[in-house]
Parts: sequence; structure tokens; C-alpha cells
Amino acid sequence: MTRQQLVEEIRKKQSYLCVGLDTDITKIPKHLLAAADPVFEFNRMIIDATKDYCVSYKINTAFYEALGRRGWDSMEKTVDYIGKSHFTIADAKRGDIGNTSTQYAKAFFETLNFDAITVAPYMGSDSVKPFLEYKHKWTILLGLTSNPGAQDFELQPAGNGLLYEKVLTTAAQWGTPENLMYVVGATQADSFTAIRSLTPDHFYLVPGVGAQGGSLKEISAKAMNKDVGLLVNASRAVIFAGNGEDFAEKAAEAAKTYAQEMAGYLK
Ligand SMILES: O=c1ccn([C@@H]2O[C@H](COP(=O)(O)O)[C@@H](O)[C@H]2O)c(=O)[nH]1
Repeated sequence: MTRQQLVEEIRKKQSYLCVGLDTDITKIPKHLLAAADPVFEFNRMIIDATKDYCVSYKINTAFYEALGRRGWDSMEKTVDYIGKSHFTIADAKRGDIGNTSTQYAKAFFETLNFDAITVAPYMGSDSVKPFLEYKHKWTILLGLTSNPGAQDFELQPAGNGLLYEKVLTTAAQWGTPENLMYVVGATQADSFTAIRSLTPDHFYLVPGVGAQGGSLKEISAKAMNKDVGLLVNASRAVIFAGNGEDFAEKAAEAAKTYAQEMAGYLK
């Protein structure tokens, strides 16, 4: 999906919500465990219920990889089920020496046909460039993450600024706002104004609202740009909003609530 198509979808739906399919098999409603593929069945029902309120789905690959080949199969079926209607993100946090990154890019962009993948920047340009070489695919580089451990490296001084700032400005030279986004955690709201001034045109994938307590209002006020420039992810707060037979309706209600708030900020 191109940037223009993504922006059009956001404008059309009046939502920049990304629903995170962090499908923890130990948390899905018990009645689904009898299905042939409980994880896919759960995802299918969540997608059907939330698709009108979001523009993107983020699959955190850890929850699928943990199940071995069964999980990989559920992930493949889920991406195929979403198809091209929504922007699909493999939250895989990959990145390695060049020839290995090339294989990761092939796995997620060709074999699985995701629109985007999250990538760790730590190994530098040759580890990131194989992802950026794909036309109409997106690399989402970890910038300033939502977890407390962001303090250990990302928020440490480096040169005239902080390490994560160096990541943002250096990587901006490797890709363009048409193929490169950054992960910026919603829990880092104090840094959003500075981040936006360093990277005025890029999209941010923003996890950390909902279960991690970040403020949608604050990040929207500080970081929205002329093309919106935000995909805000909520995983547990949407997909596990309920755990009974009506779990999909509960997820729809949660997604709708986020979307309505976003529509207010888009006015
Ligand atoms: O800095 C980061 C980077 C990635 N994540 C991922 O986003 C979701 C958040 O899930 P919630 O249930 O909405 O808290 C999850 O997949 C994380 O691995 C992040 O939280 N922070």
C-alpha cells in the first residue's frame, strides 16, 4: 500500500487505528479452542467485527512463532484473510547482516505479503536497506519504544542529542517518508513534539495506548501532521475487551470508541 493510499484510507474512515492481533492462545475465549485453528478463528471474528473502525492490523509474530508451524499457518491465513483492504504490519522486529535481512524481507514481503515490517536499527544501514529496497513496502524502524527499557539505550546521550534522535535522523537518509516509518511509543508523549520537529513528514506507528496507558489525545495533539502521520496501535485493549461468547462485539465496541475519538481529532 502506498502512502497516498494509506492517507486516503485514513481520511475515508476518519480513523488512524491499527488493531494489534497479539493473539495469545491462553487468553482467547474457551469456546474457540474446539475449532480446527482457534487462533485464526479468533482473528477472523475480530477482523470481521473491527474492520470498519481501523485502517491497519498489526500481527505481533511472537504470539504465532511461539506455537511453531501451527502458529505460522495461522499467521499466513490471517494475512491472507485481511488481504489488501487494510495496511498489514508484521511486528517482527528483525534486522541482521545484509544477506540475512534480505531473507527476512523476502519472508515477510513476498512469502507472507505484509505491507510493512518492524525492524531494529541497532545493526545499522546494511541491516535495514534490504527491507527498504522493496517497492510499495514499508520498513518501520524502532525509534523511541514504549517500554521502561527505552531509558537504557534509546534515551541515553549520543553526540549532541539522544541515541534515538540519532536513529531517526540517520535513518531518514536511508529511506523516504514513502517507505520508512518509525515506532514511537505512546508512553513517550513528552518527547513527541521534539520527534515531530526532527521528522516532520514521516508516519509513526504508535503502540502503547490502552493497556500501557498512553494518551491518544496527547499524541494526536503533538504529532499529527498534514497527512495525519499516525497509526495508533491498540492490541489487548481491543482484542481482549471481552472474553465470553460476545468477545467480537466487545472488540468492535472498543475499536469504535477509539475511532470516534480519532475522528474528533481529525476535524
Ligand atoms: O515500543 C513498542 C514497540 C512495539 N510494541 C508492541 O505493540 C503492541 C502493544 O500491545 P498493547 O496490548 O496495546 O499494549 C505489542 O505487540 C507490543 O509488542 C510496543 O508495545 N511498544
